[in-house]
Amino acid sequence: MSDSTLQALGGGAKPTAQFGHDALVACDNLVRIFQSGSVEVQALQGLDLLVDEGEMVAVVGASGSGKSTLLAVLSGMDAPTAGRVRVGRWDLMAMHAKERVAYRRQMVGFVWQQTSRNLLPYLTARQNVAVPMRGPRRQRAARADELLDLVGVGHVADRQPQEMSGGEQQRVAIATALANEPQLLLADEPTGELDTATARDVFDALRTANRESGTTVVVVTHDPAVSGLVERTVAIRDGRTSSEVLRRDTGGDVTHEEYAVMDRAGRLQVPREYREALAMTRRVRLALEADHLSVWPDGSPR
Ligand SMILES: Nc1ncnc2c1ncn2[C@@H]1O[C@H](COP(=O)(O)OP(=O)(O)OP(=O)(O)O)[C@@H](O)[C@H]1O
Repeated sequence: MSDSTLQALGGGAKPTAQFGHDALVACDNLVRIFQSGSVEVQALQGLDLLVDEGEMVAVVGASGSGKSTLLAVLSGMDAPTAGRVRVGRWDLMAMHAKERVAYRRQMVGFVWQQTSRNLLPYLTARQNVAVPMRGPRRQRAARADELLDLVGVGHVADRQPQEMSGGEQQRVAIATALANEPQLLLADEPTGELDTATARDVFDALRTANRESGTTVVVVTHDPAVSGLVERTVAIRDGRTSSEVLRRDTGGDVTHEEYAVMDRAGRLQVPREYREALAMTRRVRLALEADHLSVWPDGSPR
């Protein structure tokens, strides 16, 4: 009986800390509506997402699900229509133009899908990486070389982008994005234009950036194999986070577990195949057990 279980569990409302107060990235009920002509498109429809400092998270989802919109918001390039979004000490809803520039210079680094968009074509890799840095030229060049080595492309330091492969360009782009020591590195389909083997090198470079420099990484991808490469994969469906896959490595034994995501109002999306298998439609019966909830289709015997 649920009520007695609730009492046994010491139920009732307990005070909760502010949503995501200890996370580096906290998106709370984010809404982004685009108006094109007379048509309204809801790209984000109440999206919740928390990312802890030092995490590497992959964001996957079908085309049009809202991934790029989320990244544009996190990068400070776009402002949401409603909701709350905080990255570190920055409240992205309340930022003015000047703060937005400071946020983008100090807090985030960005890698785009189009290799040509990430690097200046007339500069060498070393010069590209040094552009966002401050300090004496020689010091900047030395630091640029360190970053190029970190992501495994020290050998292209003196080459211009057109003299590098697509994968090398993307790894130089990662080094460039790390140049101002951002706390958060955002990458939007960084492997979209690459073949599988080269894509793996670029992912490895992102992982190295995450592990070696402690940079928090959020990477958007279409690649379904990605959940095997990162600890947490968040799936977005229709502008909301719908499920998460956690990868756990226990002494060489790797497991993947899929979780449904519950929003702050307690709503959770039951996968369509589960609903169809049990003919669950509009109404379900819930019961609280000592360590889980049970959900039955309407009309099933108690
Ligand atoms: N500037 C805009 N004006 C109007 N609609 C937009 C705009 N930007 C995005 N949208 C719409 O918002 C929805 C989400 O787009 P978004 O680019 O975030 O999806 P996505 O998951 O990144 O897709 P893809 O994987 O194809 O890049 C789509 O329906 C898209 O058409």
